[in-house]
Amino acid sequence: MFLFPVCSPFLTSPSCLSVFPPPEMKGKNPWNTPTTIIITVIGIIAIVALVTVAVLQNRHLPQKYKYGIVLDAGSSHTSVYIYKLCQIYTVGISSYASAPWKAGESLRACMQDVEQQVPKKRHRQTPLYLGATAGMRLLKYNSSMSDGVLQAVEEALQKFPFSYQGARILSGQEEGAFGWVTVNYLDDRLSQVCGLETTGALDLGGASTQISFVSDKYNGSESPSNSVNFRLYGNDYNLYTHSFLCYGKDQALLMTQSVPEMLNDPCFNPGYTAIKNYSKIYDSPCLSGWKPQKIPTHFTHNGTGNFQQCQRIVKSIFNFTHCKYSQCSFNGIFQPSLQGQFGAFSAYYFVMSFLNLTDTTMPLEAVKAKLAHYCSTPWNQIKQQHPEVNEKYLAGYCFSGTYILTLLMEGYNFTSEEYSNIKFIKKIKDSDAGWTLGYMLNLTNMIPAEAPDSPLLPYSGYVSLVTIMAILLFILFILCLCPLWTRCSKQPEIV
Ligand SMILES: Nc1ccn([C@@H]2O[C@H](COP(=O)(O)OP(=O)(O)OP(=O)(O)O)[C@@H](O)[C@H]2O)c(=O)n1
Ligand SMILES: [Ca+2]
Repeated sequence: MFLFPVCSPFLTSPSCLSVFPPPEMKGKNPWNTPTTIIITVIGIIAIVALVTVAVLQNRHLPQKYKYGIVLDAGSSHTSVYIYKLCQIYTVGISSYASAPWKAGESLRACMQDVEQQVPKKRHRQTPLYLGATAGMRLLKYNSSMSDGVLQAVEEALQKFPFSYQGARILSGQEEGAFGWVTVNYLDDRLSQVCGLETTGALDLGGASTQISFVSDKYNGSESPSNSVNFRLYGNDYNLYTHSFLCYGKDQALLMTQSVPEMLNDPCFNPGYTAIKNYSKIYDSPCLSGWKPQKIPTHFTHNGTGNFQQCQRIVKSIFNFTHCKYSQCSFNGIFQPSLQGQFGAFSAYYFVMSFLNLTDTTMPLEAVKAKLAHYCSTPWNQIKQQHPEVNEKYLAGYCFSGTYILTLLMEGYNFTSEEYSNIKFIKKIKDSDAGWTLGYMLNLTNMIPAEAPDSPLLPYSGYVSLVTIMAILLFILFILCLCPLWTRCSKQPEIV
């Protein structure tokens, strides 16, 4: 007689169970003996465990973050981010200095759209922030009107049903550092794995531009104002960051147009002509003190489309010689040697993607040749080729492309080899690259300073363990039933 002892904690005592029915059960239906009931229970547990595992593995992880709303009040526009971009296509809030209430009004339509997008039951616990950048820094620098604009914006935003957390002007250092946090958070480089190289962040706006990266050779001592220390997930990061106010592309353009002979402009396509107001140029705080004594109110701005001449004019707004540190980028600002990969976003991306120059594996000479060809293309032909593009942007792409190459190669000293370390990006994993996500993560403490206590097993470990147990149980269930099944299927022997 062949006994198939099965010893298992699941089975009732004695701990071993013969799978053949005892003699007193002979001839009776084996399916309602205690043995089969226990084994059936085991089978049910196994099946439930398997189903549980299947559900666990497929369920969406709980939203590890809530909705959050950050308004990026830039110099040229305001964007509202709720993990989707709701762009307000008007001008930056700093443009409403003379009529601050319009600044609040300019946000209303988009915020109403946001109100529809965030589930109503989540409104109260959804934090709402407004961060203003270089446009408001310039306004604050130039006048006290920035307070009136922020107040008007505050009143407008407080009318919405979200958890309003305040409107403020970010420092250039914050804007650069939070852009770096966003890029590395989205790229999973801020994880517990120490020693993972981080990605530098290059942000080009309308009124300022930021560069932020970790350099092993930089400990912050040479220029403390360029040093930001983060402790994230138990790792310490000593970040180099600098924000160049007035070196966003719009302000840089104004600075080149202040150059005296700037009536015939090699940075604009041949045939381009426009009547412009000198006050728009000299009202900018970036050109305060540059205004010549006697100038007409208007000038005719003609394009001549010459890349090499444009490069010369663009270089004239940088100071590459003055440097009191061991090494500088430009205008006497310390910059350690570049290190690692860089993500270049905002206007870097807008411009280079329009010009079809986002492929940085292209040799730099080829990039320059393509740009020179674009700059020399007649304006009428450009407009015919791009009827869908706002002429305000379209007219500026020759300048902007030339400015970006000058800023990267001559300003930040990227060599032609290091140029391929730059990636022009708009999004990372479906989230826009920019300072807003990093800002909100910081304010909502979403990135812990210390690594979260690592569970005995990672989530997947628990799933695997339960899966294995479920499968073993199921096999046990089948094995235990087999002999019974065999016996049941055979006619009982009459002995
Ligand atoms: N589709 C677009 C959108 C914007 N731009 C240009 O890109 C710059 C805007 O970049 P952005 O980062 O949005 O600037 P702001 O945040 O408004 O400026 P800042 O960060 O300096 O405050 C502006 O010159 C704008 O003309 C562009 O060329 N194409
Ligand atoms: Ca910006």
